[in-house]
Amino acid sequence: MTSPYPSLSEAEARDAADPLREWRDRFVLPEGVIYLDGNSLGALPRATSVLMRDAVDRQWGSGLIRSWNDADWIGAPRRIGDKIAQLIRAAPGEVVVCDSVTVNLYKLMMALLAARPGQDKSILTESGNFPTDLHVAAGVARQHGMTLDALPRDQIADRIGPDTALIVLTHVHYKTGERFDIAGVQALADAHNVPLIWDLSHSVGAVPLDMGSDTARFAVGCGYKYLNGGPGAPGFLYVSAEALEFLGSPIQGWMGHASPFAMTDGYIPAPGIERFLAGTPPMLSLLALEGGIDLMLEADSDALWSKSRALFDFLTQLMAARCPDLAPITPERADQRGSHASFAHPHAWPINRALIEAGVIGDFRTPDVLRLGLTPLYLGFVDLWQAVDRLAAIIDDGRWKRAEFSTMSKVT
Ligand SMILES: Cc1ncc(COP(=O)(O)O)c(C=O)c1O
Ligand SMILES: Nc1c(O)cccc1C(=O)C[C@H](N)C(=O)O
Repeated sequence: MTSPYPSLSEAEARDAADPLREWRDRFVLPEGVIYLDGNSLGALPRATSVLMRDAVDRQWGSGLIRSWNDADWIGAPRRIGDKIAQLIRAAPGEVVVCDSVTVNLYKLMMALLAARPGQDKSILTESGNFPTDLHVAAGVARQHGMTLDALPRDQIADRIGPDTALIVLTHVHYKTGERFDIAGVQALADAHNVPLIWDLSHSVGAVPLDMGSDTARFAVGCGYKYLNGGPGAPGFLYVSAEALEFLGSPIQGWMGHASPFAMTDGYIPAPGIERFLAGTPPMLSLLALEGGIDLMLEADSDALWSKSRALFDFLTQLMAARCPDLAPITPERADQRGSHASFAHPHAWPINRALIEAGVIGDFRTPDVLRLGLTPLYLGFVDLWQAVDRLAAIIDDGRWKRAEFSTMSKVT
């Protein structure tokens, strides 16, 4: 009788046939750990360790202030932005790397509302969106005397109307992994002439993106997840070239000035996307991010997405057979989801703690979600097979009920 789910030897065969299998060696992965949380904090590329030593010892240590010119530190936000532009299929000069996703969201929302003062009354977003998106939107709405309409995703399309001032949506949902159809929602927003900001935090480096053909004009995104940019890596901000001329940053910092080193009293915004810079860029973090992005640019993006899909199918098949108590909540259809798979269980918290103790790092999202990130560059089929094997053992032997696994930690 054939087994209803793939065997370990099948997993080994899939790894052996994987065109991306060599990539794993380009990351530092701790011995004995299966890492399924690259959607929260990407792994460390080996090249980044080398790069960082150079950045610290040579560029900072020996170059000192000269490195702003000699190592082109000053050009880094735009240079790295242009590299991200390639990943999201935007044009050079449409992306800049700076600040956090949160701050970039704020800058873009404020810029867009300043560009269309009027009687619009509400900002539209999805209820259950990532908290920072909701918090920033609520704050911006309050500052403008507007309301925040946070609605379930199936009600968003119908709500867009003449009183909508701005829409903010996260492309791939951080918890469920559900994915919006950018082109479709963008067309609706355009039909009502409402600006729409996409949060690409769980999309960039994870799913195919094409800002140009989807006619998306505004986006923000994260550097420390699938781009492997390191903890707290700067985020990015995208504004399409034709929209840029109408927008100014609400934070008129000197780095966004047309000539920062002219040191003038008056503020003149930089002609390009650099106008969204505020203060001095965190150079070490930018350089670490550049290491991660260079790696992504070198990888074949079609192969990446094709492997992500294969990993997802493999994982969900194994989970259905071996851990049926964990209910899948991520859409099965590849074009409707990102690169993580989430499962609901009333005891997801202690189960995830027990799983981490067993050497498999996934994460928990309140109230009942076990989230497993699929990062094709450094994850294989055997990893998933073993992860599910350990998870099944944890459920079967009831180990997760031990008191130690119920303790909440500060960061989840
Ligand atoms: C969708 C989404 N937006 C924003 C953020 C937060 O970004 P930051 O902490 O860099 O501001 C995250 C994750 O941290 C996220 O998942
Ligand atoms: N940004 C994080 C952090 O500073 C600590 C722990 C986790 C994070 C995250 O990125 C959370 C993540 N955006 C999520 O999708 O849940």
